[in-house]
Amino acid sequence: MASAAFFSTCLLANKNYVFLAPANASAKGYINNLRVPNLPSIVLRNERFVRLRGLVAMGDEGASKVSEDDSRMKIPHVLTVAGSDSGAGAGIQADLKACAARRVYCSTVITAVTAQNTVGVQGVSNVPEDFVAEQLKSVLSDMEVDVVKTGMLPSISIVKILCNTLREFPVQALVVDPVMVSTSGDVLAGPSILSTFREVLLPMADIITPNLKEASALLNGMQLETVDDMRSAARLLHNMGPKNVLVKGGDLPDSSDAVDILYDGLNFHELRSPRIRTRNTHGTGCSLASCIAAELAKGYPVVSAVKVAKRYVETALGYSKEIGIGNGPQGPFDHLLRLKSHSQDCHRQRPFSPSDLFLYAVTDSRMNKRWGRSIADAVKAAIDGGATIVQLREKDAETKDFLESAKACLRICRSHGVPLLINDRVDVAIACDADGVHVGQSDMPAHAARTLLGPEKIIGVSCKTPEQAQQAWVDGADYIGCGGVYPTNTKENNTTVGLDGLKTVCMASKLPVVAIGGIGVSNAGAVMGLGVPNLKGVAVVSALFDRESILTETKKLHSVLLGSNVGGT
Ligand SMILES: Nc1ncnc2c1ncn2[C@@H]1O[C@H](COP(=O)(O)OP(=O)(O)O)[C@@H](O)[C@H]1O
Ligand SMILES: Cc1ncc(COP(=O)(O)O)c(N)n1
Ligand SMILES: [Mg+2]
Repeated sequence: MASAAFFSTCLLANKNYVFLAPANASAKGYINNLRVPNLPSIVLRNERFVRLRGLVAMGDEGASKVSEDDSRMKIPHVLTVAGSDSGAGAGIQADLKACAARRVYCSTVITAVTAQNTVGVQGVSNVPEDFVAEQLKSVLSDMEVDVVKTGMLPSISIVKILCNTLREFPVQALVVDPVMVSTSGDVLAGPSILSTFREVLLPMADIITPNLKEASALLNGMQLETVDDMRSAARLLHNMGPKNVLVKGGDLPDSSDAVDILYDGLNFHELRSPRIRTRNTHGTGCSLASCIAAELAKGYPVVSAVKVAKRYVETALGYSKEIGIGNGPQGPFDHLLRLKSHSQDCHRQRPFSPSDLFLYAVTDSRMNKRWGRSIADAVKAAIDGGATIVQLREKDAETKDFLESAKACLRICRSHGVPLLINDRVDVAIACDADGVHVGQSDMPAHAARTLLGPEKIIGVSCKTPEQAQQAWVDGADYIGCGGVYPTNTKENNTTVGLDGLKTVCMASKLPVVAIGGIGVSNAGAVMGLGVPNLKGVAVVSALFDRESILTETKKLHSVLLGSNVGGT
């Protein structure tokens, strides 16, 4: 068993970590046998040492943890060693975006800066070798890199520096994308690099990902025109030392599928996906390799990593089919699947203002059914009558129907500049790109909804107490709904807070408040008459939607509210 003295000596090196060297079986066994509650992950690195995080004091009494290190969470980390693409479709920029999309941290060592766009590469400036070495050391000596991914390596010395540095700072896996020529035909690493690739870099790689041209160049110009040729190439490249070879067939002629061949020295995997018809394929290779690295960093085996990466590229290409960036033949794609909604919508979501809560219309599917109206017709009438915000509260609709209705309502709301919120169903709100959600105390917590929806969406929370109002604020909500103010049939078993309860919550709330529950034309004046500054309006269900004419009732309520000095101003 390891002694207390042994650990103490190790602690001198770094007070946040314990280094045990060498990591032989007994050291591993010792760690596994330690009974430390909530022991953070133990990272095994090569065979050289075991890094054990969170443990500090070792003694005869046992082990205790360092408090400052307790909260640290290991994040999967890819280091990309590649060239910068000013057009940001390939290279370092693609790697950063692909890793972000795959939820992995990505650090960068830049080997060259290219002046590049969708037409081609207009210029290349290599980063001085010493400075590539300096970047490598900066990252690897400090950060816990799991996987290194290489792209453009423009000189023999840079390849050698990289390989030597990796011997000094070993990582879990090395992914090599042997970039040589851009899709536009411009040279990024000349043929003189080939022998260094073959002799020094490839033998260290866990996986290499050449495209057809690169595979051919590494194999002295071998012709690659069929899937069988790709298999032969994969086998020959495997003989050069990498543990796995992925020959990519994005440029395979006359193929209706995008076919890649993965070979691990024993088995071939033929990976096929539909070929997406698009000009936006600039950077597919870089993104594929980065995604493979990201999945390996998470701990997945090579075959799963490659399958996920291929599916990722396929999805991103499909999503980005028609986006138009640049005027050249090869455009970039949208790695994060987020660019389209903004540019396509003629009526964008506008920022939330507390005054939107003035006349808040909440739909109810049963009432609409009773009066034989569609949700969209009901919403249109409420907006025409003066509703300033709409919430769809469809408790018993089928999801598919609900989504279709929500899309129809969103079109109406957007064209009138009225925000549309979805009650409870964050998934439906995301699917139709609604303006936000309203959640109750037993629905998804506001902080979780915020994470899913992003910073610009509106989140409202139902609150009955000052404590709940405080929590809503902490959770990142935009407003609270307080009630029921009066008894109502819309919500069963709902306790009433009354005007006093409403006032108490309003006084305590840091967020604007809308009052809800049994409010209509007859009592809206009394509610707003409370005169508390952050009470901004009333939310109404039956008084609008359980009536013959939604338009007439909304107009009436609107004029009552106008006469009641809303917001205490
Ligand atoms: N039009 C496309 N549709 C679907 N997948 C594609 C398409 N073009 C390339 N791919 C895929 O993108 C990845 C990168 O391949 P490729 O374009 O051949 O590499 P590179 O960008 O290095 O030339 C591969 O998995 C390939 O199958
Ligand atoms: C800096 C840099 N690195 C790599 C590529 C290859 O990408 P692609 O083959 O998709 O053009 C590139 N064009 N630029
Ligand atoms: Mg490509």
